[in-house]
Amino acid sequence: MPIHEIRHPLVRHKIGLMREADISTKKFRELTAEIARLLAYEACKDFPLETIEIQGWAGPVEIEQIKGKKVTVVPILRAGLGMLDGVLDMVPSAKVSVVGIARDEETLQPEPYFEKFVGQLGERMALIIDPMLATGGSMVATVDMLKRKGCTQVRALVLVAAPEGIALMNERHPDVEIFTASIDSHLNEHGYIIPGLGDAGDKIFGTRHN
Ligand SMILES: O=P(O)(O)OC[C@H]1O[C@H](OP(=O)(O)OP(=O)(O)O)[C@H](O)[C@@H]1O
Ligand SMILES: O=c1cc[nH]c(=O)[nH]1
Ligand SMILES: [Mg+2]
Repeated sequence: MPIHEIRHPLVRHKIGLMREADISTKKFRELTAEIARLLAYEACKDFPLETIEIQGWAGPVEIEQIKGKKVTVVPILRAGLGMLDGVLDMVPSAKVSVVGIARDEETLQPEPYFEKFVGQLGERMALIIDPMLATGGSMVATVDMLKRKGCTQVRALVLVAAPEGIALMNERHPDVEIFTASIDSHLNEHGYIIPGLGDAGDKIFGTRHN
């Protein structure tokens, strides 16, 4: 499974800013959206193009356009919503499917509570978005759901990925390419990524983690 850690200086800089302990909700949201745009840019870099002719200012001109690529963006509630606007800035005609999964804080197992998929998933590339790939359980569960609905092309965009989550995805869904701003060190005893960002959902929504 290819894992793409985006080493671009803008991405390195922005993910570094997100690690500040007392970052404001506003700043965390803004940086989440900015990095989401850059990850989407990378994740779409091999989309096929076709040449068409249009009327330009000086007469007919050949231009390139993306060749009929159908995309559904799939935010994993809640935290994935923080990346949605940024990704849609880059892929404005994409449809949006939504998956709700809450990780049980004791067992760290994913607990799905909602799903709403757009039609004809077999014809679309799914771009799953979630800031954190920790144990990988939530991402694996989301890919399981998409594949059950007939989706065959899946990519995942995460701000930070832990080696443990990458390994689980590699085992369960080796066909899914992952685009991340950072592969971090490890998970702590509570399943949080170190150094990580803390609780991304709480930071985006302004709730407090106990
Ligand atoms: O890789 P995993 O071990 O499954 O953990 C990662 C998941 O945990 C977080 O969501 P959380 O369940 O806290 O829900 P939230 O987005 O509502 O805060 C995060 O946004 C991922 O979805
Ligand atoms: O580090 C982590 C792990 C799971 N969920 C988060 O929000 N952060
Ligand atoms: Mg959370």
